[in-house]
Amino acid sequence: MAHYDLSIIGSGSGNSLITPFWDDKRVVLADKGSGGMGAFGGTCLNVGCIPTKMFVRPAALARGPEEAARLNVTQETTDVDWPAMRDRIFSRIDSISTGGRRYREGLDHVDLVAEKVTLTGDFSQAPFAFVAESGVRAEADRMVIAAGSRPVLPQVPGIDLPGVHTSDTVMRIEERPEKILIIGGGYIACEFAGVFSAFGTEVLQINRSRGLMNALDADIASAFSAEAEQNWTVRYERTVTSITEQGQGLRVELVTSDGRVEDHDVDLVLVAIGRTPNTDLVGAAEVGLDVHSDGRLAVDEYQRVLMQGDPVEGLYALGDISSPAMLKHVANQEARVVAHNLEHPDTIRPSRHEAIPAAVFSFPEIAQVGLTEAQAEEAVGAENLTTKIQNYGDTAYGWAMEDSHGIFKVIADRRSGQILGAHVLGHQASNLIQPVIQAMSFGQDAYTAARGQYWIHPALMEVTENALLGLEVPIPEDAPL
Ligand SMILES: Cc1cc2nc3c(=O)[nH]c(=O)nc-3n(C[C@H](O)[C@H](O)[C@H](O)COP(=O)(O)OP(=O)(O)OC[C@H]3O[C@@H](n4cnc5c(N)ncnc54)[C@H](O)[C@@H]3O)c2cc1C
Ligand SMILES: NC(=O)c1ccc[n+]([C@@H]2O[C@H](COP(=O)([O-])OP(=O)(O)OC[C@H]3O[C@@H](n4cnc5c(N)ncnc54)[C@H](O)[C@@H]3O)[C@@H](O)[C@H]2O)c1
Repeated sequence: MAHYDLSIIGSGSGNSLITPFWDDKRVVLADKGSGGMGAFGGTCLNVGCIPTKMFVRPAALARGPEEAARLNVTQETTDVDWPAMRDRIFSRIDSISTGGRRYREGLDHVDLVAEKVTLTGDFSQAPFAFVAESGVRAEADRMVIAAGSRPVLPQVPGIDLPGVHTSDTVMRIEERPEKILIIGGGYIACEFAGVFSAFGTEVLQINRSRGLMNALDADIASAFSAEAEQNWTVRYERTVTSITEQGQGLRVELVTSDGRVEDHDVDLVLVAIGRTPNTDLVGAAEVGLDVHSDGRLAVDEYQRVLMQGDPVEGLYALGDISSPAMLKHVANQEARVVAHNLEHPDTIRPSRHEAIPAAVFSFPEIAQVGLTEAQAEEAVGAENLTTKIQNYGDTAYGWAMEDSHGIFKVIADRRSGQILGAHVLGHQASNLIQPVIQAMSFGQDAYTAARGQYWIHPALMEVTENALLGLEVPIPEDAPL
């Protein structure tokens, strides 16, 4: 069996661990490949954040005429050239993925194993071994499990029909569908509903529960659901029971929560009902590693993998396989921590999981950081909270946009001015929220964050400033004016 200094499973965020520190050491990197193409480089690059957002931008342009009409400009979207758009997006992505793989293959000190691998042997101490499907075995003094997550599929008849897609395959389809049924009410379902509806596809989105994006702050979830219901067809409290071929398309049978059965004929079905960590694919439980009830590999704050509650020296995990937040910026931060801890075993550092922001690039866009109002009530008591909802439409740039739906909600502890959370729905939400993420990360109180800096007038960012200024928080005596 080949012996290495470092073994990494997963070429997504795991790929960034191969720093110059390892130049004079031996590294093995295993990856079975992402999506239908078996691509190198993980989810974000090949089938996740990056290609989805490359579709979100043209979708925003396709919606241009709606906004233009509000502002007395007549525009028309005359064509959306799906094949050309798809090829432009993936020619860029595929060349980065291929280039990344070739670069790794060209390094003398790195061996690539382009196969599914499974953990094997004793994992209570180094060396840690894996075995590939071909039988290739490798062991290493240190190992990082960065094997990510995969889409969950409902176990219904017809789920394996060619017209049924997940985010892994839907972005590479030949033609834009005329009619699509999207199952799920979370991030992926809402982002694709926003994209396909903008391109003129008839979208029917179904969710098992009532409302969309239900994990978010209740004000944002209900405002988003109301907007989505205006922009495409949304049906709640429905579950898929079967999918069958019908002519060139698919017939989807649904059952409602009160037992009624519905049939819908569509060209394509997109399943987006959550993602599960790949702990089972690597066989983590089989070698005795701790796995949470939701399937995540258990790690401590230093990203060390746990076995019977104790960290295993030299064995780390990061990203979707172990993280409470399946987000690329979180996986990247954890990868920086693991890289440091591998290189400096005597001064290991913890991961930072406070003030984790997220955005949903749907229509409208959503961004959030910190606690929802319900969580904040639970944490400090409703009587200690102050909340402000700032309408975009009540700021100068909001007037310029004739905006009628944008809201910026911020929640703070009224005793200290500590910001507890922010929740934004509307144009550029993912950018407008950043000053609040910064204030929370650096421990700035709401008033200082608002008044301690200039805000360019009359930029849209005044929404953020006004939200912070609307909180009832103490104003320090020497506060900036
Ligand atoms: C459609 C979509 C859109 C998204 N958009 C965003 C976004 O806008 N912003 C954001 O922050 N996050 C987004 N995410 C989430 C983000 O992509 C993930 O959180 C992130 O990519 C996880 O990185 P990772 O390194 O943990 O795993 P991955 O990048 O998935 O890497 C894991 C790798 O391990 C390989 N692997 C798994 N099991 C084995 C095995 N047994 N043997 C060998 N190889 C194996 C896989 O093939 C994969 O290449 C999105 C996700 C999806 C699906
Ligand atoms: N912009 C981003 O940051 C971004 C984008 C995409 C994905 N992601 C990450 O990927 C994760 C997975 O995304 P996702 O959208 O698949 O999951 P999700 O957890 O966000 O949403 C799953 C949705 O499916 C619904 N659902 C579950 N089972 C169902 C069933 N049987 N029938 C109908 N509906 C059902 C749930 O009610 C929920 O609305 C996200 O949680 C997020 O961490 C992030």
